[in-house]
Amino acid sequence: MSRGILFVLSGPSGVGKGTVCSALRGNSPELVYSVSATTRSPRDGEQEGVNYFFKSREQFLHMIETDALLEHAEYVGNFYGTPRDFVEKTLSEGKDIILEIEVQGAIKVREKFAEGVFIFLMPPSLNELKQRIVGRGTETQATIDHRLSVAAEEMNLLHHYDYAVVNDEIEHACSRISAIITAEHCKRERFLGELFQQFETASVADNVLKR
Ligand SMILES: Nc1nc2c(ncn2[C@@H]2O[C@H](COP(=O)(O)OP(=O)(O)O)[C@@H](O)[C@H]2O)c(=O)[nH]1
Ligand SMILES: Nc1ncnc2c1ncn2[C@@H]1O[C@H](COP(=O)(O)OP(=O)(O)O)[C@@H](O)[C@H]1O
Repeated sequence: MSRGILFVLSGPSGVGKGTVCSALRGNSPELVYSVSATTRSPRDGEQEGVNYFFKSREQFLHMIETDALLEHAEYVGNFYGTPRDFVEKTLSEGKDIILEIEVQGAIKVREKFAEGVFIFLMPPSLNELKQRIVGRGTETQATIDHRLSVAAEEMNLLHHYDYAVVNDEIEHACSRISAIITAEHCKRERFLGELFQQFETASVADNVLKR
C-alpha cells in the first residue's frame, strides 16, 4: 500500500485556517485532520481531543522530552505541537492527513517531510486580516496587536511553500485547496509507473513521478 500524502495548511493567525479546514471536512471527507496539543486555555465551545489536546506546561514539556511531537512551536506565549504517532500511523495506512499549524512549525515539518505539500493561506489584504482577528472576538487588544505583528513576519516566509491560496471567499479557498489535493494525487497515482512501463517509457515516467 502506498503512503498517504501529508498536507500542511499554514498562514497568519486570523487568515481563516480553522474556518477553511472545517469547510474542507465537508468537501474532502477522506482527509484526516491532525489534532494538536497546546498549552493555550480552551476558548468557549472548544472540546478536548476535537479542537486540541489541552495540556499544562509540564505535560507539554514531557511530550517534547519523550519525542512525542513531530514539531512544536511557541506562538504568542503558548506552546503548540503535532502529536507524531497519529501522523505516522495515518500515512502508513495510506490515508492523507492535513496539519493546520503556524508558519515556524510548518517549516520544521518541511525538514522532515520534504515530500509533503505545503499550502500558505493568504488574506486578501492586511486590513481584512485585522478585521477578521478583531471580528472573531477571542483575543484581547494586546494579543491582537501581537498576532498582527507576527503576521507581518510570517508573510515573509511564503517562499518555503508549494502553493499560495488567497482566502477571499471560504468556498473559493476550499475549492482551490481541493484542486491542489486532486493535482497532488494525479502526480502520485500508483498505476502510472506500471502503465508507463507498458508503453516502454519508464524513463519519462521516472521524470514525471519525481517532479
Ligand atoms: N507549530 C504548530 N502550530 C500550531 C499547531 N496547532 C495550531 N497551531 C497554530 O497556532 C496558532 C494559534 O492557534 P490558536 O491559538 O488556536 O489561534 P487561531 O488558530 O488563530 O484561532 C495558529 O496559527 C495555529 O495554526 C501545532 O501543532 N503546531
Ligand atoms: N473567507 C472569509 N471571509 C470572511 N471572514 C472569514 C473568512 N475566513 C475566515 N473568516 C473569519 O475570520 C475569523 C478568523 O478565522 P479563523 O478560521 O479563526 O482563522 P485562523 O484559524 O487562521 O486563526 C473568523 O471570525 C472567521 O469566521
